[in-house]
Amino acid sequence: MHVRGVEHGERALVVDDLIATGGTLCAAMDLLEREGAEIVECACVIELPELKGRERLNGKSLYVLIECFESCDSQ
Ligand SMILES: O=P(O)(O)OC[C@H]1O[C@H](OP(=O)(O)OP(=O)(O)O)[C@H](O)[C@@H]1O
Ligand SMILES: Nc1ncnc2[nH]cnc12
Repeated sequence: MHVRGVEHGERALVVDDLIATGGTLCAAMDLLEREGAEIVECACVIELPELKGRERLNGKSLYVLIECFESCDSQ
C-alpha cells in the first residue's frame, strides 16, 4: 500500500469491498494515521462477522451493507 497527498489533520473515511479478518482495514488505518490523518469511520459492502474483523478496529466505527454468515455460502 502506498500513501500520497494526505495532509496532517485530514479526516479520512476508509472504504473497502469486504472485511474478513480486518487485517486490510487495520493496515490502511495504520498507514493513514502515520501520515497524520484522523480516521473518522470505515465502510465496507460486505462483512464476514464470523471472522471477527470488527474487533481489530480498536473501536473505530464500521458501517456495512451486508453481513454474510457461513451459512450464506450455499444459498
Ligand atoms: O479483512 P481481511 O481479512 O484483510 O480481508 C479483506 C480483504 O480481502 C480482500 O482482498 P484480497 O486481498 O483478497 O484481494 P483483492 O483486493 O484482489 O480483493 C478484500 O478485497 C479486502 O480487501
Ligand atoms: N475469508 C474470505 N472469504 C472471502 N473473501 C475473502 N477475502 C479475504 N478473506 C476472505
